Amino acid sequence: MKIKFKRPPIIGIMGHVNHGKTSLLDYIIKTNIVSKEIGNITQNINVYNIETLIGPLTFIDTPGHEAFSHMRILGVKIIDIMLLVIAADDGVMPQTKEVISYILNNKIPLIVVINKIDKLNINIKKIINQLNNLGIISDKYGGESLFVNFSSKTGEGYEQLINNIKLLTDILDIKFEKNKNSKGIIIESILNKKKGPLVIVLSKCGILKKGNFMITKSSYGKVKSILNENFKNIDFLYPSIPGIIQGLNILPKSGEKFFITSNKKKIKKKKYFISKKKINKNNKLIFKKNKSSKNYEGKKLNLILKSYNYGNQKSILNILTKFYNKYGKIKIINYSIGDININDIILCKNTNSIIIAFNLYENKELLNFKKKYNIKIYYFYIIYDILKKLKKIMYLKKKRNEKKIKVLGYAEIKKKIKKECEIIAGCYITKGKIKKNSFILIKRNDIIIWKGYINSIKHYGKEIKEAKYGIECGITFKNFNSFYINDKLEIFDKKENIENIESIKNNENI
Ligand SMILES: Nc1nc2c(ncn2[C@@H]2O[C@H](COP(=O)(O)OP(=O)(O)OP(=O)(O)O)[C@@H](O)[C@H]2O)c(=O)[nH]1
Repeated sequence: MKIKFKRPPIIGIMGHVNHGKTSLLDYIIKTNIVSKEIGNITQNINVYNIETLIGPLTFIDTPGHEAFSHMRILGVKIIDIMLLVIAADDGVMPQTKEVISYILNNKIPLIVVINKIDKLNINIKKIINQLNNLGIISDKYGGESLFVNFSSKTGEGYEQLINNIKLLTDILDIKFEKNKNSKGIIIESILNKKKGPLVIVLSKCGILKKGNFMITKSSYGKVKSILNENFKNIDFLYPSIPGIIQGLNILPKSGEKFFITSNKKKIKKKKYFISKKKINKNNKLIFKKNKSSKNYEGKKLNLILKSYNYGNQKSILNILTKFYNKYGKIKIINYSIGDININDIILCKNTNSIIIAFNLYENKELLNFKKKYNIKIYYFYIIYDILKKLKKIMYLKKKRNEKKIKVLGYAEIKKKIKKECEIIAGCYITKGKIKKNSFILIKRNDIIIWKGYINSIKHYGKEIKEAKYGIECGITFKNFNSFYINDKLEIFDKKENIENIESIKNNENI
């Protein structure tokens, strides 16, 4: 006889943006004397296992913005019960409808939580009618869905909500068999510098054990270690409890299913197919040699995205691919998971890109390279801050292009000559020309080290008004002589350009 054991129900909280999903979860957390600390990792991926009066419950909180639909779809794959949160003062909205389609298509047991009932001017009946029209009918009217009126501000309706969760858990008989192999989904995947691919998993059946052989759609490996939600090493992971697994060969995508097998044939077959496939993009360091992109000077902004985990990456890509404004478009040159590395810097340099790093710490080891190549790296922790920054960068870039600053010529310092009380730069004009009233930028390793006017141009000791391409001449600068051999000169023509040149410098330091 198969012996079954209880496991906590996995409860998804979904709904339209700002309808109060997180507030509802916060209320449940603060109301329950949580017998154990809530792990950091679960907070990061928004999976919480909470001890409540009716026993342990596992919640998955998903963002409500349209860009996060992949996270909602991922949640749908694993949840036992759905809490559909609808704000009483807003009613059924686009993402409410999206969630309803998942519920109906997947026949997910549902509790509708009409939230914010403490607010004035609300019309609950209207929401019930809207839901009726979409096929969500209350059990009171012969349907299958439970309804709760709730306020995370006052706590009204909380008891009924908990009772409804208990009712559904009992009806659904949420259990698992100990002796079956573990099976579930990858909730999140992270590339760790030292440990390699790490995945956060959640299962509904079997017990996952250290040493098990795990297979996902795109990866495989022996489970080397299991960490619980408080980052403590454990030997077994029970169903409905999130855990972190180390041991997969490459980084799978979040949402991929995993299963455990000891069948040698299956393992061999999987290894064969994966080795035939192209290696996962997220693990591959792309190094495009000398491929320079002209788009930067045009209307497109070249961008390299580095994210902490797959979920972050997918959300940002979703938003960026739709991002367009009057200042131009974004071209995503490459995207990958994990810290910024030297290949990212080289790719950035070769493609004239900027790097957007999300939920990552600054890699101090790369500071020298960053400086050397004059790379722009922007760190973010809130997705919408990325858009704000990109808008600003693109606006300034457009302004810079509009100003059409004309470069008169280029020169290179070949010698440093000391003569009486003067220090003269022995220069070779590599392109265009230099004039007596020219404005100069001196660059070292692509970084502007000085800007200003020249004092004099001399050719064989004689002062001249201008020097053209191919000429060697001696130049002195106004109040500056700390130049080095190999420093480069960018030469500009008119006085009125100074303001524009200043704006180039400022933009370079956005
Ligand atoms: N008056 C009132 N305000 C509420 C209630 N629940 C949430 N709010 C407010 O509604 C706003 C949105 O709440 P969140 O819990 O962040 O909403 P969310 O659905 O998690 O939002 P996303 O994660 O961005 O989709 C916040 O300002 C909350 O304080 C409620 O029951 N009553």
